[in-house]
Amino acid sequence: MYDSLLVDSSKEEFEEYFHQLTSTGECFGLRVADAGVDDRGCERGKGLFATRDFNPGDVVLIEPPLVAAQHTSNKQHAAVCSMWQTQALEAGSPESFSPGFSASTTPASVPPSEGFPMPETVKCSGGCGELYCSSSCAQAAWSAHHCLLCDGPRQGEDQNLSALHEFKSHADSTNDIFHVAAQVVASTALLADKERVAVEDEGGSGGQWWWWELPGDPKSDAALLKAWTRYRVGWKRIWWECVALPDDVDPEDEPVFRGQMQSLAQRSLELLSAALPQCAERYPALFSLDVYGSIIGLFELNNLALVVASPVEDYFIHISDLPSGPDKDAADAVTQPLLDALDTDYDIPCEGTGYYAIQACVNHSCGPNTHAFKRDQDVDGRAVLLAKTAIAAGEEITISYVNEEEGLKARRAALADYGFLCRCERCISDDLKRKAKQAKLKKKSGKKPA
Ligand SMILES: C[S@@+](CC[C@H](N)C(=O)[O-])C[C@H]1O[C@@H](n2cnc3c(N)ncnc32)[C@H](O)[C@@H]1O
Repeated sequence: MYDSLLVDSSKEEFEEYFHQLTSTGECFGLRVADAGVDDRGCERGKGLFATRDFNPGDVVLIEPPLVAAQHTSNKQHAAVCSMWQTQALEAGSPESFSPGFSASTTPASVPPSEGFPMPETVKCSGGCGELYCSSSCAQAAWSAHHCLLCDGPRQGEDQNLSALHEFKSHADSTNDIFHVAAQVVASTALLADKERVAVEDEGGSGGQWWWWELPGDPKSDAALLKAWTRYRVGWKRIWWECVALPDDVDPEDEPVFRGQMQSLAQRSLELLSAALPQCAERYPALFSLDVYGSIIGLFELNNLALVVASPVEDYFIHISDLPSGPDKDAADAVTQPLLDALDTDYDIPCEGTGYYAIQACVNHSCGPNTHAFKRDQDVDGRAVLLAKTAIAAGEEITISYVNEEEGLKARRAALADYGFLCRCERCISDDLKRKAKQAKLKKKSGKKPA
């Protein structure tokens, strides 16, 4: 069964899946289709295409993530910084804030902050301490995957709490991509349960389905396959096989390097399986090492960095943009010492990573026609693609996976992890220039050009 989870989707399957997504999302004028081959005949997989014209600056795509997580290091840093930032704003005086700040300190209000209420954070109802930007966000995460991954006192019956703690601290100390991989596993298991109940209901059983007595039975397999569609249609390879060998690893040590990655994933999966024993029993294929490796590989090849600006920064920018005059002077007198004390921590954004189904279909170009860019109003975790140039109906939508400012060599090195050689117009032209330069140098030195 686990082989079926590793098979790439057929053209019909991905077209049907993405047709539904692109016709119900916030954007229109998009289609996912086969992107054909490059000038050397190499397959480019699927791609995103415009079905209408876009002007420069238009929003081409706005899409919520299927799964996403804040980086562990940023979570810890941002937690401290946001506490300091909030203390600074509440206390209005740099002397009065410190990690030991007490609520009894009399807060003096900062001017004029009425237009900048701090976003209300909502705590996970399971009591694990996870914070969300709204109750709808908390509820959505709970029903999608967090009801299985919450390690607070109010977790459900499906978890082994100590193994869950161990899984989380292993991910924190090794690679926080395992947190997102766990979201994929948990959400797929929950979706498969729903599919299974729906099938049973259609059969007239009234939902009387005792799945825990039927590990890996054909109905569970069929439900799992259906639930897996959203990840089967994603471009993926097994993590320890697809990652490019880093420059500092001797090619002779490649098998050891890949073996270490595999062992790391295996340990993470063992902990996750122990943490969710009933799911692992019900859907053994979902908990197989190659499937887990392909989930992590999916992230390597498709993930989008997620940055949500600090609302505290907006406040400081607002003060700095006030027109000159007594109001601005009074505000600056309060905020400048706070800014000095916060130093570079004043604008720490929330940073993480997310997987977006449609955005993940966008192929790379070193001269792309869109870029991922959040406008002032985009203050949540959705991906936003804006048109950089005019895009005509029928044209392929592209973004740059790497820093476009770099030269050909650096761009190629950065793209190595994605496993393809870019043959966009710019790369072809840069490559011709490079070859002409090499030939000139060889001619000068008397050698025949290669
Ligand atoms: C984020 S996915 C893009 C969608 C992908 N083509 C698919 O079939 O789902 C990234 C992968 O697409 C392929 N790809 C992206 N841009 C490409 C390009 N310019 N030329 C060839 N392959 C490309 C590479 O295999 C890369 O690892």
